[in-house]
Amino acid sequence: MNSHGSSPWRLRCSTIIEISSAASARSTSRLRPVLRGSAMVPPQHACHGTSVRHFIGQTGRVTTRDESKSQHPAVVVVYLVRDDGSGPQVLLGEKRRGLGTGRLVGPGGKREPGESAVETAVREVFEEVGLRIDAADLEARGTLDYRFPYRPSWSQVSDVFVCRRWQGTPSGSDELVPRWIPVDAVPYDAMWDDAGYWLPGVLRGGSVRARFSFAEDNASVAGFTGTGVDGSGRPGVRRTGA
Ligand SMILES: Nc1[nH]c(=O)nc2c1ncn2[C@H]1C[C@H](O)[C@@H](COP(=O)(O)OP(=O)(O)OP(=O)(O)O)O1
Repeated sequence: MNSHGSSPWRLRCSTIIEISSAASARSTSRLRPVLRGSAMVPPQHACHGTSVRHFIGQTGRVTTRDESKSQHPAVVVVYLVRDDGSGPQVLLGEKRRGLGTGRLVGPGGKREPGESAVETAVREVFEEVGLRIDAADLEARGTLDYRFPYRPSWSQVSDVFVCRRWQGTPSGSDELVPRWIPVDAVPYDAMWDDAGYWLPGVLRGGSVRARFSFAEDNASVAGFTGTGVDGSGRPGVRRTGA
């Protein structure tokens, strides 16, 4: 449970989508749900891609995340969103060091011992982009579980926040070089591969609770399970706007 009182890790949808190869995952345009078991809740709007295999896990089961038992580091990510009259923009930046160096990411990072997700978000936003945010302005938008079976030390569990109010002007740091990017022009191919699956929905006002499993290349999504995943930011998928 985070400090906003949002519900903990809860897999309402137990659809598991496996992608047959990294190459096909990037190049395909439509996913076809295949039902195994008694019921499924497909990813909203259907995901896109042809060379994928879908199968259903434990349908209908509600799972609660017990943070004390997770062996993966807890991190947060914050998407600062503004609209200066020309349409919504999100603050993203190239990561300068650590996991994902060179990728376009939102400000965020690891929770320190005893720190809540919200406290980490406030601290990391200031450290990485120099903005002061109020904890009350953080909108909790769910949880992501990144699994790297071929590089377990990269696996993390991340709380996701959106924030629309802050004080200050974004500035670069030794961790991130931030810039405002129109929400409908986010270059998802410069981000972690999972972002194209769920970030468009979050930037449209939605939430995500999903687990992504990465392929042997430690870069491509091999499969996922959860809710709030529409795939509309994946390369080759038509954008429908913010
Ligand atoms: N697969 C993935 N998809 C994604 O969208 N963001 C990911 C990701 N894996 C990691 N991240 C993000 C989450 C978090 O904001 C950040 C964590 O990177 P690090 O562990 O290197 O933390 P930092 O570089 O911030 O280090 P600290 O300053 O020690 O917290 O990277």
